Amino acid sequence: MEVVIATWNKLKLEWITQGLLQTGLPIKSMSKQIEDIEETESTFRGNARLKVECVRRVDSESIIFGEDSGLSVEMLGGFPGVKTARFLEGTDDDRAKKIVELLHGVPVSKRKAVFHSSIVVSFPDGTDVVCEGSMHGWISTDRIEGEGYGGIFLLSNNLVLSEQPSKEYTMFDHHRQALFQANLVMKDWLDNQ
Ligand SMILES: O=c1[nH]c(=O)c2ncn([C@@H]3O[C@H](COP(=O)(O)OP(=O)(O)OP(=O)(O)O)[C@@H](O)[C@H]3O)c2[nH]1
Repeated sequence: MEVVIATWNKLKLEWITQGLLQTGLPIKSMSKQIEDIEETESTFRGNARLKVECVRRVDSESIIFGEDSGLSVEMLGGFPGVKTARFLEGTDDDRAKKIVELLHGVPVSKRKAVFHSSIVVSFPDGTDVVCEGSMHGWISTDRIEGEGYGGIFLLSNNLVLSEQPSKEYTMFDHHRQALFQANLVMKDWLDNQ
């Protein structure tokens, strides 16, 4: 049994691979025939499912992982949400800068935001499970240049993600929670084979 990760994002492939090492299963990225998958759904889990379905069409044997994540800002009605990676042309740094501009003049107490991660794990018997995690914080008034969303997302120790003492902290909670559940779900499924 192999695990295929439905992403072209190298960083995502890396953290999911790391998080699944304990399964002992071989982990690969998706086949070269699959082009970039358009994220047309309005929810993280919907988009994660789209990624999985795209790979399932060409692979009926593997366990397939699809993940979608993003940042939702309360004051902006949940924006950018599923559009976090692409609501404006450019880099995550450009988009993070835009978010700070949109919140100009709003006090920190009203700048609540949440990172969300949804993983869909699809098994070759046709079943699938959604695993999710979230990390709450605030959008800072200043920005650390070059750090993307990590340079504007303030945690309760008053440091943004990119300033956290442990580097591991930067891509952590929401992803880690979702992966933790995914590991449990996979273990259950494999134990029942
Ligand atoms: O600095 C950050 N720290 C984090 O902890 C974090 N969690 C999510 N994100 C951002 O959310 C979007 C995901 O987009 P996304 O899931 O659509 O991925 P993607 O389009 O790159 O890959 P794919 O899986 O679709 O191929 C991207 O802009 C990520 O940078 C984070 N940024």
